[in-house]
Amino acid sequence: MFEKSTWIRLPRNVVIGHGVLDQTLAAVEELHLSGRPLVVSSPTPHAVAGERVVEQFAAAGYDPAEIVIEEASFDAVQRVIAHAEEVEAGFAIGVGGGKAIDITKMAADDLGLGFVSVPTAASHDGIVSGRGSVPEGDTRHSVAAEPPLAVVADTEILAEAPWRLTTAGCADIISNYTAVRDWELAHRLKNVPYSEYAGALSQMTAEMLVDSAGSIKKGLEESSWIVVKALVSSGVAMSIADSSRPASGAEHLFSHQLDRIAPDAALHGHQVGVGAIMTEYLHSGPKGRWRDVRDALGALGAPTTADDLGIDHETVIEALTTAHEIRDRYTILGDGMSEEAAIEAATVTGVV
Ligand SMILES: NC(=O)C1=CN([C@@H]2O[C@H](COP(=O)(O)OP(=O)(O)OC[C@H]3O[C@@H](n4cnc5c(N)ncnc54)[C@H](OP(=O)(O)O)[C@@H]3O)[C@@H](O)[C@H]2O)C=CC1
Ligand SMILES: O=C(CO)COP(=O)(O)O
Ligand SMILES: [Zn+2]
Repeated sequence: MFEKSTWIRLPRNVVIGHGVLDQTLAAVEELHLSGRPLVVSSPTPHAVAGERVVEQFAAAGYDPAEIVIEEASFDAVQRVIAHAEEVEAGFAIGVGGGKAIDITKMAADDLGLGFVSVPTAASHDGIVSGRGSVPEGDTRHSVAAEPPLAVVADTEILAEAPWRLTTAGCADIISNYTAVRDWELAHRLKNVPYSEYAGALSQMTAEMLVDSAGSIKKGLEESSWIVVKALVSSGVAMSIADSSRPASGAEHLFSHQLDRIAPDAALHGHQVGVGAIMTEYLHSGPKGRWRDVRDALGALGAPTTADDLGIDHETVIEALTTAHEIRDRYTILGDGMSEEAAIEAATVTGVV
């Protein structure tokens, strides 16, 4: 008997372009959500877009509530849940970078509320995904969360954000190459479920971004357009897989470990990019394609070395040797790298 089934949750409205922040209300009204909107943001995104979203809904008679969170943590999720209950929110709008969007989608999931994603930076591919990523103690959870019903990505706002946020988004996409390799490996070695569609989409997204590198330049709004479309596509791959596997492998474990050892040293996307150079080396050896990964990152202006990240060499080696402990996700790191092997990988690839 045939017993397979799948349930793919994708956004209904994806609105991307110049000035589309002003269409947030229209994108939401199309969804037939009811009740009071709760606008969740972090400090800078609140100033650059959150206030405008609140004004838009207030002008339409919605009585919007708002909350500003400072960090990505389970405490912050709880604060948003408590506030949403207090103000009797009917749906949640996350305005910001990965931090604010993750917190909103996790709180919305807990409360059973609709979630709308309004990215203010093209810095990460959680814009569309139904996953939340939050550190806790020695580990980092990738948890199921409410996928967005709508995404409103205003390229004018994304283009005005600091350029390094856009190069971080590019690097988060380039890391899909190694993430998919790790996923395939885990499928072959550990029988981890693998989706050909999600794997192919994730890989194709990275290829298309690299092919467009010549058009991704500081000061060009079109760059934000190209990058955010790739971030959406990568998020869709995660939704198809119902896992962050298509976009998160050993290079992400390395970055999550850096977040623990050297908090706030560098952006998520930049860390996973540097991690991908080394994990590609581990997959394909000294003559393999790690140079292609490094060159693609370099062409887009993303960091390729520990010094570029502003992280000392010892910390990089420590993160590499302990990354496998972060969570139960089989990757090329297996049950861990020796210090000598980590130094070799980081040195040959020029990361340290
Ligand atoms: N769920 C998923 O599938 C995924 C989740 N992630 C998660 O997302 C996070 C990384 O996202 P990232 O966006 O790099 O991190 P943040 O949300 O911390 O944003 C990075 C910085 O950019 C600032 N910022 C955001 N928008 C603007 C703007 N328009 N102008 C000026 N500054 C701005 C933020 O300000 P402020 O400090 O005020 O917030 C913050 O200082 C990580 O926690 C990562 O784990 C990443 C990929 C996928
Ligand atoms: O960052 C992500 C995809 O780019 C998601 O990562 P995690 O599932 O490893 O938290
Ligand atoms: Zn990522």
